[in-house]
Amino acid sequence: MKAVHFGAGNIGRGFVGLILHKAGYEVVFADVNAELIDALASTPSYVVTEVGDGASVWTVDNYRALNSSTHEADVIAEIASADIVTTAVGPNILRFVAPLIAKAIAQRSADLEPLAVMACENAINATDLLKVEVVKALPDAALADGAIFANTAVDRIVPGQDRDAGLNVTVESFFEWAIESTPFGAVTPVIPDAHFVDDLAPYIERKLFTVNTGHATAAYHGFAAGVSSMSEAFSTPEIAAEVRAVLAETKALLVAKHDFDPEVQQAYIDKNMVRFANPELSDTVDRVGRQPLRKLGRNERFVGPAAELAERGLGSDALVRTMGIALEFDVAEDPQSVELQQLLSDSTADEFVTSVTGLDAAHPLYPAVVEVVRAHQK
Ligand SMILES: NC(=O)c1ccc[n+]([C@@H]2O[C@H](COP(=O)([O-])OP(=O)(O)OC[C@H]3O[C@@H](n4cnc5c(N)ncnc54)[C@H](O)[C@@H]3O)[C@@H](O)[C@H]2O)c1
Ligand SMILES: O=P(O)(O)OC[C@@H](O)[C@@H](O)[C@H](O)[C@H](O)CO
Repeated sequence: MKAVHFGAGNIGRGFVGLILHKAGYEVVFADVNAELIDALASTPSYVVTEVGDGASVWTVDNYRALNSSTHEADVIAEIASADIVTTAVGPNILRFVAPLIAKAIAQRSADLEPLAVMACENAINATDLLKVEVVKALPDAALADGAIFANTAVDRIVPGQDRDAGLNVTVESFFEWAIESTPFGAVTPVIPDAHFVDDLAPYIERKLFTVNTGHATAAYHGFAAGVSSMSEAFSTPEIAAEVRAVLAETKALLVAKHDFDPEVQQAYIDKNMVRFANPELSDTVDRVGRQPLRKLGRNERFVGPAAELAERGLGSDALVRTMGIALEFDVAEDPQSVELQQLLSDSTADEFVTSVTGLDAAHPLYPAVVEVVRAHQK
């Protein structure tokens, strides 16, 4: 069995690559980072060290690595004969990998089983976004039948790694990979560590609007308070209180929308508060807050749940307050943070809200977000 995985970064090596390796796949990593790909290509194995309850140490081998920028044709040929293609490149990058997947689907022998395509990104229905781009790049849309596109929800905190760690990755011991089963029919891909579910929406929304909403809340409040590590942010009582406040709001939505048992959702929140504060994971507010314009997007971790709460007449004060605090995120190395600061000073509050959050002026959440943006403009 062979899997081609785009994005040999933190989650690529420390989660998707590891799980596919454990499932018995030969993994071909494809990435545009030449230094990373050269290191992988010249190294027979790397080590994933888990920290936390039930931690293990895993050695990943039986992989190859290709530079998808300089060796595009090789990557396409690998995908054409693979069983699975996965991505962990970031939602905004999917459109750049899609043409390679499209060319591979067009080249694929009709004798082969359809290619399983799964985007492993923190976004609602990321595989659907990828599919749109793949179909756009196909010479004939009917060729899309040569692939099965399935959305997934991936959960494991993999912080940035020490430079001297090389290819080795330290990760939390917890992980969850939920994959929608419906597109596959009766025969799902062999991935024992993943679980296949009929309806992914409750899983991805619970994950994104609890884990990622809570995480980003701590990052933005932490940044504003001058804190740099995530464990310090979570051990600061005022910041932990802000996280609990946003998660109480997203809980109200998840319970109302997906009929979750409130006690079960509260237990999920409490478990995540412990995960977040894990002092063995050296994670930073800069990583967790990265790409703030993406995180303030319409279907993302703040505006997504806050908009639905407003539509239901439910409160979202803590989410809106955190959107305001997110506007203070100013990290010179993060291009989106630089753009955010520029937009804030160049735009009116209405222009900013319309372009960044995608909220319509008639939406019930719109006035509160405009007000918080205005309050944060210098
Ligand atoms: N790190 C986590 O804790 C975590 C957990 C769950 C999901 N995710 C999601 O996984 C994705 C990747 O996150 P990460 O933390 O691993 O980031 P990362 O920056 O460590 O890795 C991303 C990799 O993608 C590569 N890349 C960029 N453009 C590419 C292209 N055109 N073709 C091929 N490769 C390309 C980069 O060189 C990099 O190696 C994001 O969507 C993130 O939200 C991350
Ligand atoms: O990857 P992002 O930028 O969408 O979000 C940053 C973190 O919240 C995220 O990477 C988490 O560590 C991860 O989603 C945990 O499963």
